[in-house]
Order: sequence, then C-alpha cells, then structure tokens
Amino acid sequence: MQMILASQSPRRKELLAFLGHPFLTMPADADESIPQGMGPEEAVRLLARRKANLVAQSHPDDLVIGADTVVAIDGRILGKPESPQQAAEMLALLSGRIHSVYTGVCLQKNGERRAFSQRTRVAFYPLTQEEIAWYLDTGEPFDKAGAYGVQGFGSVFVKGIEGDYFNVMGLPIARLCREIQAFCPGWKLGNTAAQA
Ligand SMILES: Cc1cn([C@H]2C[C@H](O)[C@@H](COP(=O)(O)OP(=O)(O)OP(=O)(O)O)O2)c(=O)[nH]c1=O
Repeated sequence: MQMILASQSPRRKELLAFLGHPFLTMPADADESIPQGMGPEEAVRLLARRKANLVAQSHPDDLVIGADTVVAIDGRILGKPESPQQAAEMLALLSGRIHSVYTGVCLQKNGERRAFSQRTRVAFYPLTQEEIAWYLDTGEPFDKAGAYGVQGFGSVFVKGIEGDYFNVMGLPIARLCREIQAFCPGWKLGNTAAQA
C-alpha cells in the first residue's frame, strides 16, 4: 500500500513529510464550489472527499489523503481570493478580529473512507490600509484561504492562535496521524516495511 497525498499544495507536502513515511503526491483538480447554505465544517469535509475521490479512482488500493482549508467569519466562508480587490476585502474583514480556520481531511482506501474536520481560532491585530497594500504586494495572499499565510509575511498580523497551528497551514498533522492509525490498523509512524 502506498500513501498518496491528493494535493498540489507545497505546504501540505511539507507537513505530511513529518510522519516520516514515504508518500506520493498527485494533484486533484476537484470542483471547489460549496453548496449554498452549507457550514464550513461540512464544506471542508466535502471538498476533501472530492479531492480524495478523484485520486482514489485510479488508486483504489492505496491510502489516499485529500484536504481542504477555509476561513470562516460572520457566517461567511472565505476561500482563495480571486482578485487583489477580493484579497483586500478579506483582509479588512479579518482586521482586529477573531476568525476560525477549518481544515477537512478525507482518507480513502479500498472503497472505504474516513473524514474529519479541525478548527483553529486565529486573532488578527488591526490592519492599516498601508499594511494591507504592502501585503498584497508580497503576492502571498493569492493561493491561500482567507487571503493570508500564517507561516509567511502574514505572520506579522497574527495576535494569537487557539488550536493547531498546522491546521491553519493546511493540514492538522498530529490529528491526521491518529486518524490514519485508526483507519489503517498496523500503520506506524516512520518508514516501516510492514504496512497493512
Ligand atoms: C489560512 C491559511 C491558508 N493557507 C493555505 C492552505 C491551503 O493550501 C490553501 C487553501 O486552499 P485549498 O483549496 O485548501 O488547497 P490548495 O488548492 O492549496 O491545494 P490542494 O487543493 O491541491 O490540496 O490556503 C496557508 O498556507 N496558510 C494560512 O495561514
């Protein structure tokens, strides 16, 4: 059994490597639209499932891992910004307030699946227009949910975090490790030979 990360995100690849276990990565170009009225927890699980499903179709016997991350505030779900204007609006919405970051993960193997979502709360300092303009110029907001990266220049906006930092980056690695152990009996951390 191989482990396959159904993702093209360099951050997810970096985090999954912390399991010390070999894996392949395959992009899953899934539909990322969210049905109207769906809450963030359900939405990230659904999108993670779509990604895992796409790769599992051609790798049914392998352990496929799909994930999705969104930011939620005021009952709104923020994905990746589609324009600089949208990124500036998202950052203005997050300024001086607390929001939630949800990452959903779906594990799939032999036609069975296990999905979960994890929430982390993030507090932002108030941001000036000048800071927002500077941040847009870094180019960092555009491939990230909520238009910021906690692990990059966006770190200077973050007042505090409650929950798993790595969940904000896109993969709750400690929880994922435990979920894989529950889903694949015999699976162990590290590069062990005998995998279920
Ligand atoms: C909030 C936040 C998000 N992000 C990233 C995590 C995700 O990669 C991205 C949200 O987009 P996703 O659609 O979850 O993932 P992706 O398109 O980057 O990768 P793939 O679908 O191939 O797995 O935002 C950060 O890197 N740092 C942060 O602080």
